[in-house]
Amino acid sequence: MTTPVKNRLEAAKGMQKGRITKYRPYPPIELEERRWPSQVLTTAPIWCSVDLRDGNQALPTPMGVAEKMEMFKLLVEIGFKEIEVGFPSASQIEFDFIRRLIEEELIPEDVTIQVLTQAREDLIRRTVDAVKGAKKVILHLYNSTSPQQRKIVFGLEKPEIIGLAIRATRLIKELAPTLSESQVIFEYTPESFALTEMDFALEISEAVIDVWQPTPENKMILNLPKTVEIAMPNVHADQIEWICRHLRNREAVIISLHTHNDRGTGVASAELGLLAGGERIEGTLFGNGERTGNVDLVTLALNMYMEGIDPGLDFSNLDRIRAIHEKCTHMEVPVRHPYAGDLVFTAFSGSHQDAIRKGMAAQDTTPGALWEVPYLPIDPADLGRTYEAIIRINAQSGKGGIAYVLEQEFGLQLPKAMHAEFGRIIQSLADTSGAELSSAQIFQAFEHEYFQSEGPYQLENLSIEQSNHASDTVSCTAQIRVDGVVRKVQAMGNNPAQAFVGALNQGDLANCKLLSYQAHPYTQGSDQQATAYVQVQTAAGKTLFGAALDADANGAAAKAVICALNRSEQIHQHVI
Ligand SMILES: CC(=O)SCCNC(=O)CCNC(=O)[C@H](O)C(C)(C)COP(=O)(O)OP(=O)(O)OC[C@H]1O[C@@H](n2cnc3c(N)ncnc32)[C@H](O)[C@@H]1OP(=O)(O)O
Ligand SMILES: CC(C)C(=O)C(=O)O
Repeated sequence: MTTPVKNRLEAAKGMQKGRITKYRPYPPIELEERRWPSQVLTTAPIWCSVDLRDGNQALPTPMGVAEKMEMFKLLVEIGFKEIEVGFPSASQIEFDFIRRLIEEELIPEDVTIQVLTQAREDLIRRTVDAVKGAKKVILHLYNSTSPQQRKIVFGLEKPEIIGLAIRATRLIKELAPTLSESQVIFEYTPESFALTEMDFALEISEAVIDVWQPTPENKMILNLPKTVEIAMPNVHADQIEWICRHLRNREAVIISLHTHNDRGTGVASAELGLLAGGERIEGTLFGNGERTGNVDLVTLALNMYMEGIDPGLDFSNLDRIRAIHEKCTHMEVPVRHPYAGDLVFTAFSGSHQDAIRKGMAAQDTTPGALWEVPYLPIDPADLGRTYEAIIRINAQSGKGGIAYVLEQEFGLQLPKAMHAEFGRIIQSLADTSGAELSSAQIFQAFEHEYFQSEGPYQLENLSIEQSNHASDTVSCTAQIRVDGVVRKVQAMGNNPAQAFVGALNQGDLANCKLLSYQAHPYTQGSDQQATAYVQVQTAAGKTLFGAALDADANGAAAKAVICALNRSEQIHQHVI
C-alpha cells in the first residue's frame, strides 16, 4: 500500500456524525412530467450476459479457458443470444478462448459474441484480430465520461474526451470491413454514465453516433451504465428517460442498461431503467461482478416471470446452473440469494409453515393454473427445486409444518386434531436441542412416541370380522395382557377401533371412550401396511392420541388404542 493511501486510511476514524459533509446527495435530474412511473413492463429485454468479461474481471482468480468454455456453454443453454465473451486485449487466455470459440465453431448460429475494448489503438486492433471469422460480433468500445474520471484518470477536458471516443470509433469503423465474414454491430459505452452530467453524456454519445451513422435497419447499441451505483433507482430511471427523450436519431439506437449493485439496488435500477426506455440489459448470473457485482440476471428474469412475462431465459434447473457457476467462478451463492439460495424456499416459522401447507394442499395442479401459495411467490418446481426443503423445523416452527414434513416425507397423514399434541413434543425437542431438527429426527420422535410406545397394555391376539347381523358393524375378539395377566374380551362396534374399545370396556380393562378414529394405507418400499390414529378419553378424563402401524387396518386400529392407553399411563406433562 502506498504511503499516502496508508496515511489516509489510518486517519479515517469511523463515520462522520451530525452534519455530513463528506458525501453529498445526487442532484435530481430535471425531467418534466417523467413518464416512466406510469409505464408497465410487458416484454423481456434483449439479454446480454457479461459473465465472461465483467464477471470474470472481478474474480480473484479469473476463469481459465476450460472454465470459460463451460460457462459459455451454460449461458447458451440458458438461452442468451448475446454474450460478452471477453476483453481480448487483456490477456492471452482471453484472446485464446475467443479464438477457440471461433475456430472450433462453438458459437451457435443465433448467438452473437461481444468483445470489449478501451479507446486505445493497439487494444482496438488486437480486439478486431481476436474476432476474425466470427459470424456475428458486437465490438464494444468504452471510455469513461464522468467529471471525476476526466479529471483524475485521464487529466483531459470534455472536448479531448470526445476526441478520444471519436478517434476510436473511426478506427473501429475503418477496421470493421476487415472482418469480412462477420456481421459487425457497434456498441459504445460512456462508462460511468450515471455519474456524468446528462448534457455531456448526450453530447459524447451523439458525437460517436454521428461517426458510426447507424440506421433503424442497422442499429448500434448505446450502453448507459450505472458503473458505480451512487443514487436511488428512480434517479437512474430519470437519467435513462432524459437521454431517450433528447437523443437525436433515437430510432437508430438500442438503449442498453448495465447496472451495478453498490447500494444493493442493481436490480431495481435495471427494472426502473427498463420502464424508462432501456431495451437491453447487460448483467451476470447471480450478480457476479466488480465490487458488489453486476445486476443479477437470474433475479431480473425471474422477477419478470413471476409477473407473467416470459423472460426467454430458462432457469428450470437452477441448482445445476448455480453449481456450474460456483465451480467456474469459485464464488458461492448466499443462502438467501433470490430464487437460488438454499433457504429461499424454506419456512421455519410456524405461521408461514401453516399457510404454505394449506396453500400447497389447495393449489390447483392443472398445468398453467394460477399459482396461489402464501409465502411462496413462485413455484419452486418451476426452477427444478424440490418441495421437500420448503418446511424445516426448529423451535420457531409450528404444528402445521411438522405435520407437513411427516406427510410429505413419510406419508403419515395425521388427523388435524393430533397436530397440536405431536407439535408440542417436537417443540420441546427443538427447545432442548436449540438447533434445527431433520425430518428423520421428527419421524424418529413420532415412532418413539407412538409406534414404539410401551406400557401395561399388550395385544396378544386379535380377530376382527364383519358382523353377520349388520353390514356396518364389526365384531372383535381379542386377548389382552394387562400387567402380565391375559384376558379375553369381545364386543361389536361400527369400526375396528370402536369394537376394540368396546371389548376393553366390557372386560373392564380400560373404561375409555373413543373420540375419533382414522386410518390410511401406508407403503414402505414394496411393503403395504396400514396406519391408524385414535383419540381416546381415559377413565381419568385424559384426552390423548394413539397411533400404530400394522399389516392391516384392523390390527393398526387396535394397536393405536393400546398405544393411547399406554401413553396415558406414562407421565407426559408436555403432552397431556
Ligand atoms: C467499468 C469496467 O469494467 S471497464 C473494463 C475494465 N476491465 C479491465 O480493465 C480488464 C482488462 N484490463 C486490462 O487487462 C488492462 O487494464 C489493459 C490491457 C486494458 C490495459 O493495460 P495497461 O495499459 O497495461 O494498464 P492500465 O489499465 O493501467 O492503463 C491505464 C491507461 O489507460 C487509460 N484508459 C483507461 N481506460 C481507458 C479507455 N476506456 N480508453 C482509453 N484509455 C483508457 C488510462 O487513462 C491510463 O492512461 P495513462 O497510462 O496515460 O495514465
Ligand atoms: C465497460 C462498461 C460497460 C462497464 O463494465 C461498466 O460501466 O460497468
